Amino acid sequence: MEHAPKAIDVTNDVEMRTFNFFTMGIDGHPLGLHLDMAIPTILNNADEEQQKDWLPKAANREFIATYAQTEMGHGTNLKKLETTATYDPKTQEFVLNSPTITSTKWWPGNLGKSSNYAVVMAQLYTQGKCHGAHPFFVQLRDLNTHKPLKGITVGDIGPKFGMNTVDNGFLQFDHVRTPRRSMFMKHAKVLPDGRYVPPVHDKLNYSAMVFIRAAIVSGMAYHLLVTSTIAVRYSAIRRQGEITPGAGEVKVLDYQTQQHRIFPQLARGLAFRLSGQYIMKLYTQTMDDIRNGDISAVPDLHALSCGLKAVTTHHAALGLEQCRMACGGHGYSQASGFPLHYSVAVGACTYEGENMVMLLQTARHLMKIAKAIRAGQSPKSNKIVDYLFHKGPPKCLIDQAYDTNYRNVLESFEHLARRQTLEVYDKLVQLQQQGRNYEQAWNDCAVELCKATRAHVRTFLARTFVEEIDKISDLSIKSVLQDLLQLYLYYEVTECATGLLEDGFMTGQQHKYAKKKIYEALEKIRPNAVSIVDSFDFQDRELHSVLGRRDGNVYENLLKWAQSSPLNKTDVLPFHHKYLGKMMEEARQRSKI
Ligand SMILES: CCCCCCCCCCCC(=O)SCCNC(=O)CCNC(=O)[C@H](O)C(C)(C)COP(=O)(O)OP(=O)(O)OC[C@H]1O[C@@H](n2cnc3c(N)ncnc32)[C@H](O)[C@@H]1OP(=O)(O)O
Ligand SMILES: Cc1cc2nc3c(=O)[nH]c(=O)nc-3n(C[C@H](O)[C@H](O)[C@H](O)COP(=O)(O)OP(=O)(O)OC[C@H]3O[C@@H](n4cnc5c(N)ncnc54)[C@H](O)[C@@H]3O)c2cc1C
Repeated sequence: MEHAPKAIDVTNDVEMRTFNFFTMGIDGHPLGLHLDMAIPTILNNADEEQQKDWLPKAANREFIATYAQTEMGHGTNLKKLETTATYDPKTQEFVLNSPTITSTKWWPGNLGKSSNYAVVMAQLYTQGKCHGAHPFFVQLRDLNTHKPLKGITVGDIGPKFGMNTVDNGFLQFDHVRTPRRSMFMKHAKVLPDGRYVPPVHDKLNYSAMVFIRAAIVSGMAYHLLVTSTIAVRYSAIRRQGEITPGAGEVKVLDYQTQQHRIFPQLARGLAFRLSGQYIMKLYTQTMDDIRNGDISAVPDLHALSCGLKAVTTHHAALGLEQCRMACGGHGYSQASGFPLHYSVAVGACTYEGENMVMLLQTARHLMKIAKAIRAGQSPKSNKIVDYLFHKGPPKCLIDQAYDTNYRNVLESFEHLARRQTLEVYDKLVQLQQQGRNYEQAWNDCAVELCKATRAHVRTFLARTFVEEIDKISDLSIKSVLQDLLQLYLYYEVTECATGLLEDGFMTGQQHKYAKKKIYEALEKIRPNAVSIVDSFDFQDRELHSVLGRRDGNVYENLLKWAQSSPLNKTDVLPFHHKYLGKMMEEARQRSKI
């Protein structure tokens, strides 16, 4: 194994790994939703008395709860969830019911066999009126026998694309009664006589989803850094082919194509890690603000968490696949760990808000800003969006001799986000002026709205990366991270080049310049690549990969891994004589006739 001069303490990500390992493990485990969604829901949606009752038991694992919101018929459109919770003032209870097959709760993690409680999202009816989806804390199974309670049908939904150690389940209620106080009462309330008290913000019930969306950003960083580690280490031991004839086979990591495949994933993993820290801080701060009655940051948090979740999960899915493909045939083996990591990471493109829907949620926020800009309003000193109000340089300057802190590159991203945001806003207005209603106009602009969101999120990720690297004082570490930053920024320039070239902002020459900077960065990163991934200090058991072993003994352990397969317990498998042997014997007999 090659070793560069120094290990690099790239990220102090113990808390991230602990979070991931204990909440998700690699492919999840029975307490995943309990820790990731049920406890955050209790923390943010239960009133004081309920927290006193439920939180210690939840933290102490006296029960296991999941988050049961999605139904067979609806996952995105929460307004149309069909499970009902109807208040009966006579008994001061809610009656939970699944009126249709499509109202069956479907997908909640650990619902099938592990959980005995659930946060259940149901349409709240009281005094004959529906008040929308609200969360209820409902017992599903007997705490001793673990049998489903009366009126409850629950089970596992069967094998999935991945995460098959998680018992995603289904759940039906047949007029199940639950006490009034099983409704989470921090924000909205139903009084004993049935009167409904609305929350200060009607989306505070959605806070558990916001938490996971924020957490997913760091989670995607984790998956990208793990799989880049596997790919870099394997590429540093795998020799295949020659660059200089006769000079002997090279490490495949020396091929520029290999570097161009893997190193941007490493850089993106770092970028996502840094933005993941930011959004989690914003989430925590906003939850504290809400506790103090200030809900002003809720829209910003929602918009940024939706956009970051959609962009980072999509790029992680693409990046994991690149790392797998970079490892050739052994990358296709379960021994590589890629199938496991990929099938977990790619689920995040869907769960916690399907990516297209999330991009469009952020776009709603951007359209409000575009309206304010068009109305000549000034920015509200909000670092995430203020750049949209500013006029940037009329032309791209990325190839200027000196670009302090990548200001010119960031301005290019800002230019694209500003242009796409304002152009799609203008189109929305124009379509409505031509007679379309807002919803139809929105749908007719949806693809461009998603592009504007991606451009805005790219700007945020890039600016955060630049700002965080700038804060590093250790020059030896800083110089290595700046190589990754350079790669990240110019790689992103080439990724959004069509948008930058479309209005003549960037020239073809400047696009060539960006590519040159990418190749330059690849060369600079190559000698440090193994040291960078070693500095993440992932344990072999976390990587789940023979290819990514820290000791680099891939081949011996690949054979050991294969030999340990149950198929190799005996030389001749029982089915052989029964089927193949018999078939060949008959074929030989026939050929003798
Ligand atoms: C690695 C770690 C792994 C961690 C391990 C994780 C394991 C797996 C866990 C998976 C768990 C799940 O999947 S749990 C289930 C996840 N399900 C989802 O995420 C459902 C996605 N759908 C939704 O969130 C909602 O339906 C929306 C946001 C799409 C639409 O909501 P809606 O109620 O219809 O609202 P809508 O009319 O669109 O918008 C009304 C206004 O509300 C605002 N709004 C909407 N939502 C929010 C919100 N959360 N917070 C603030 N504001 C909000 C909008 O900006 C808008 O403002 P304005 O523009 O009007 O001003
Ligand atoms: C691994 C996994 C774990 C999960 N865990 C949980 C859990 O623990 N608890 C829970 O409650 N749920 C869970 N879910 C469910 C998950 O949250 C939903 O699958 C997700 O919200 C998407 O909803 P859906 O499946 O109904 O897809 P749909 O909403 O039907 O979406 C299908 C397609 O239609 C598009 N679409 C839908 N609405 C719109 C729109 N308004 N505009 C544009 N396009 C739209 C979507 O983009 C998508 O392409 C899990 C799902 C998975 C895969």
